[in-house]
Amino acid sequence: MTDTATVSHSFQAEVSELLHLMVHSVYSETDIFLRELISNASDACDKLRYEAIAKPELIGEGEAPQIRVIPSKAASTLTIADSGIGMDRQELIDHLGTIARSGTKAFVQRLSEAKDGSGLIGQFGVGFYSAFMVADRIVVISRRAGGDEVWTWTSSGGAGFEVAPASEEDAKRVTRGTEIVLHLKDDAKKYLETYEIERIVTAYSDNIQFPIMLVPEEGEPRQINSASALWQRSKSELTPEDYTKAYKSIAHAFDEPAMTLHYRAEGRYSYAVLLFAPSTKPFDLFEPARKGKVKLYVRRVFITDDADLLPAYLRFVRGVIDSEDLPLNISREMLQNNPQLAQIRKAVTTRVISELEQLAEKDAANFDKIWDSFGAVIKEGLYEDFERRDKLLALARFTTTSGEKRSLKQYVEGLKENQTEIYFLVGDSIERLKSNPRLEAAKARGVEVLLLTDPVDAFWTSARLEFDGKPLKSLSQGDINFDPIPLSEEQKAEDEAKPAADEADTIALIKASLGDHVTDVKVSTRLTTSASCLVAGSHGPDRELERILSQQARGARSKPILEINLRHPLVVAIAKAAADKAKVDDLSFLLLEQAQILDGELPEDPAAFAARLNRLVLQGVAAA
Ligand SMILES: Nc1ncnc2c1ncn2[C@@H]1O[C@H](COP(=O)(O)OP(=O)(O)OP(=O)(O)O)[C@@H](O)[C@H]1O
Repeated sequence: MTDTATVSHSFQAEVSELLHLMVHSVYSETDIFLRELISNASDACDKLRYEAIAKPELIGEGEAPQIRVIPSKAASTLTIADSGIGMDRQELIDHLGTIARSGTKAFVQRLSEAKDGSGLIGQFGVGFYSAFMVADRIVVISRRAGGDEVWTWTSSGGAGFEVAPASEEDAKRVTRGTEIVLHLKDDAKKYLETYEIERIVTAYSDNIQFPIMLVPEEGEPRQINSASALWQRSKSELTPEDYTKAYKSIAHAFDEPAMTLHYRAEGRYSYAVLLFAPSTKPFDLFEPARKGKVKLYVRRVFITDDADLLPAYLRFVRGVIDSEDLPLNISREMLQNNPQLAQIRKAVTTRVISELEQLAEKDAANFDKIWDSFGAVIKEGLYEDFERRDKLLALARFTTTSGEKRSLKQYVEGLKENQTEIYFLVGDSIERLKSNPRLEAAKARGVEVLLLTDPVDAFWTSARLEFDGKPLKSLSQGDINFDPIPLSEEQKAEDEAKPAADEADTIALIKASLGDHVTDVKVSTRLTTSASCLVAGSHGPDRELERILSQQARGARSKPILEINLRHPLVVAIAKAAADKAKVDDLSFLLLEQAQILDGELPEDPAAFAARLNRLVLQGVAAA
């Protein structure tokens, strides 16, 4: 039985907040609402076509899926109607009352802080709700394909919406799909002009595969998009503008693509590929699901955008892969284990990476845009994609002590005499890394060091990696020996001018004081100005990785090795105070504790540290 009452519903809190922002801020690009509604209509047609493969009666004798845009100056309404899949009552409530995507809260927050949110809206795809930028009342009438009931959803923004059975007249007219009726605000009446509608459709929605019919108040309906699958056309007939338009329409994007890859694979399997790398970062890049969005089509019928057509570390790539050979009725579940799809995935991944390599060589400006936005994601491939690790390492760009956007190829070209390893340091920020004492020996020799600050860096660097036969080595690990690399002349002179403490005696003193607070005490070849630093054993994990893991409570930390600088006055003072056990203890612990602080950690016993510091400072003041 059909429920005849009108029922009021509240929007999810984020939706209300979003609508409030839409209504009260002035976005410069209100045009996007039409693109969003047309793209939803197109998705609905795609879904119908897909469901109709198994149930042809869903389309039956009815009209082929299409989209109509109907302006009415008399009623001040603009209607976007589609003969797609439609929504039943529950779907209207669920889909047009919430935003299902994670990260919505953070997005709304950013939107409220942004001056012009339209770029953000595009990144997140608020979709349907963008219609409230131009309409103060929206009525949605929908019939789910194959369904008997027709429902109406109405809202004036604000806190909620109402759902009621459609009037008899509406139910008769809407035989399948959805009509979205926008009651336009006074300042949005321009969208009733047919030339405005055509302008927007040509700019943003020309690539929609279904016919978009403009139904003017007078005269015959006419199709206003080309409705061709652009990826099926040959490269030679397409201009860069065609590609940019296709990108914007396929990826719902506002930026320009930084890379476009269009080709057709023929052979065992045939398929067309049209992929883009965006030039800006989308909002949900670091969502835990790490889902890609490349769309799978089979002979021009959309199947799914959930087929993981590329590895997760390429999830920023957008576009379409259209297969000629897969069965149309392939279920989404079957896609998981389909060997043909696995082949396609492998071949396309290889192709995307070689395209990135070429871009890096030929068009550094665009490559840099991709690396700036997605480098941290691509680096996930360094530990996930063993097979392509070398290629990805070669693609990677780093901030180093010598400059920015440095490749390992450039690094290797600048190796110092006797340098056989590639050095890096992992940490939170470039500034902190630059003042890290572990850099001192490298600096003193002019050796370049990669400064790695992306969270993912601690992970990929934990594998044993090589580039061009040179192992990558963390400066926070134990077995670094800089001795064979000559010091710069100034550093040599400076070092020789300083007195050094006796090695064996000093180490014995400090070891006796620190006991099992450290696994060992060693003389450092990496320090020139600081007194001490902590390093991991040569086979232990990088200290930064250990820190991250212990924060996540995934294992206790191992005791570090303390490295000391024999030429530092504090170390010299320990040697001199050999007879005064209390003083040697204080100074030795201070060496350990200041190294911990330089690593961004707390001393093991902060109260003891403060007491020790006060004692030493007071002694110093008294002696002065
Ligand atoms: N014309 C329509 N026909 C059928 N379902 C629709 C239609 N418009 C919207 N929907 C449903 O409402 C949901 C929410 O739409 P909305 O535009 O807010 O987000 P979306 O389309 O899922 O996301 P995005 O805009 O980022 O692609 C859609 O996922 C779809 O299920």
